[in-house]
Amino acid sequence: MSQKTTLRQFLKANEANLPAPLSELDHLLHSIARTAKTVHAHVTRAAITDLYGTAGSSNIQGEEQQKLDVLANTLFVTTFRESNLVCVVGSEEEEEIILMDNNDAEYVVAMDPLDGSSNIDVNVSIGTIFSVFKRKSEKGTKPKVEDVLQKGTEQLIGGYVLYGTATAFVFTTGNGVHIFTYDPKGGEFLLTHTNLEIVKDSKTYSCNEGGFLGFTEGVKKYIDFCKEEGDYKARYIGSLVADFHRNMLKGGIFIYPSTQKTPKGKLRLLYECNPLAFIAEQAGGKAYDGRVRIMEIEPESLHQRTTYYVGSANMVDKALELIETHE
Ligand SMILES: O=P(O)(O)OC[C@H]1O[C@](O)(COP(=O)(O)O)[C@@H](O)[C@@H]1O
Ligand SMILES: [Mg+2]
Ligand SMILES: [Mg+2]
Repeated sequence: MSQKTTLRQFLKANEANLPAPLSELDHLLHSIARTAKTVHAHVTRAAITDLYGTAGSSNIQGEEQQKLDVLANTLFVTTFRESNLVCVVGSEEEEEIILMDNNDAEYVVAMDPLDGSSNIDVNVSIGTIFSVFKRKSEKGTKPKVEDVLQKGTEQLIGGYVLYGTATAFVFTTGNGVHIFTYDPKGGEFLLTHTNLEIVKDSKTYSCNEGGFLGFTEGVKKYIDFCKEEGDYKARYIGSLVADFHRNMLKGGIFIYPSTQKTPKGKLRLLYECNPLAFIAEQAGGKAYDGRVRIMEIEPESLHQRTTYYVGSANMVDKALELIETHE
């Protein structure tokens, strides 16, 4: 077995391409990787340690928080606070921005601490999704919500962790997409895929068709198109990070459109759609809200939702074409 590259070695070797000082990004990414190992440990033992089930509280989205939602949120917030690099965090699990008590810090994080919450108790892949920005407000002053409300094009890092059959740490700093797989034996994340490219075309579509009757005309046409082609496969895990990861590796399109229940879409722009859009684009894919490039959307609120069409470029183009024609 060839010697695999560690995260530290990879960052050092790519120092020239990093959007910020190596020492800072190395520290930040290792802090996220270390916390991902802790979440991995909790996830794999959750049935044993009574970490399945609800926490008895709801988040701003009105969703019942799972125990692991709350635990992952606490672990990552603590990590960012202790990193002394992050001044403010926006989290799915907290209504307001979370100040890190370090106004001299320069980085901003938006995160979905635990993605795929409905799959926690049934042992199906779940994840963590995050974006890293540079603050907009002046160093030394109290950060503001505007520091988190930044367009996807402003991201320094877009990343996720997938807690699946293996635990994978996937990110881009604007210089390709790279996957580090966790080796429980050595305790390290090791480079297993570099400069990932998503195929332009594929035959896999991923969408919760349970809401089909409430879909708009163009979306219905695209789903029908996939079915009429005859050899397309429908794949839907119900964890965004897992559906996205599969499509990144095998090609495909993930769609979360407007539905009667979620007229503006369900997924959150800042800490679900933007980080994955950055990764998709860096791998040669596309990410739109049905009309506008996701990373061009000007955020207005911390938990704003958007419709989402992401994945293989030609498949996203086809969906956009049918939406434009029929809506
Ligand atoms: O159950 P639905 O409506 O298909 O929604 C599933 C989607 O909701 C999510 O679970 C929302 O994310 P959270 O679990 O972080 O709230 C996505 O992971 C997934 O793609
Ligand atoms: Mg989520
Ligand atoms: Mg979540």
